[in-house]
Amino acid sequence: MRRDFDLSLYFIVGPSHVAGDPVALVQAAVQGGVSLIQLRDKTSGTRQMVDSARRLLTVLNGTGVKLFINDRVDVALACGAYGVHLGASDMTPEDARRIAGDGLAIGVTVKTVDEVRRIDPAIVDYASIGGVFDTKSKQNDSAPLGLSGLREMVSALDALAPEMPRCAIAGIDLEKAGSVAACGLDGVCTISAIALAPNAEDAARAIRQTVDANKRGRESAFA
Ligand SMILES: Cc1ncc(COP(=O)(O)OP(=O)(O)O)c(N)n1
Ligand SMILES: Cc1nc(C(=O)O)sc1CCOP(=O)(O)O
Ligand SMILES: [Mg+2]
Repeated sequence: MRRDFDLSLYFIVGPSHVAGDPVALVQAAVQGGVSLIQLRDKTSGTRQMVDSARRLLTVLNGTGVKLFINDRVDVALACGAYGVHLGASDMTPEDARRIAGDGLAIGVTVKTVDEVRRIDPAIVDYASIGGVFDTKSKQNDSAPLGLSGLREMVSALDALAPEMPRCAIAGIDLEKAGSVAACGLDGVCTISAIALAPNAEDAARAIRQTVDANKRGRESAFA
């Protein structure tokens, strides 16, 4: 298992979300408290994607913030990313593990309780529960889970693998981040709440503070 990563504030970047070079944005976001980065690129060629990932790794060097690559096991391995993120239409986690061995952490999207129950905790390193709310960053075909649906998914995950790191995604902004994290998560994932903010560093700092005050494992801090 490769689980030396921090889901507290997971920020996704890519050409569909950020106009131009994401390096300055990523630096500001990390300065503000982003703990994990994902490169999500549905449009570039493979070589361009590997180059972009390598640039992000250079920026992240020495920060402790790890890089995941969306969809592409080959790109993640080629650039030396920490992990890969896989959804229902991507390579299965089992196939990704066969290819990558222990060389990649594997994160998955889960949208239903059945999908949660099908996770193999010996293969998967984190679960991302989505889509919690409406999002403008991607077309989501399923209805939003809302907080009650999110809680059901977290309960299913707790029954399967209580130690499994978990975050949630879709429409999570500063206003919602605290109540989302308080559903029993290790963190939240966002695009627009940071990428479209007037000041990415300030936005990341504010979201990180509210996540840290509400996320799983914080209960004992107030006991
Ligand atoms: C952290 C995180 N959670 C969910 C997703 C969505 O992945 P997927 O369902 O494969 O959809 P695409 O992002 O590939 O369109 C994600 N990328 N990251
Ligand atoms: C990449 C992605 N996956 C989702 C899912 O529900 O699976 S929602 C999403 C985009 C999230 O962007 P924002 O924070 O701007 O809503
Ligand atoms: Mg995918």
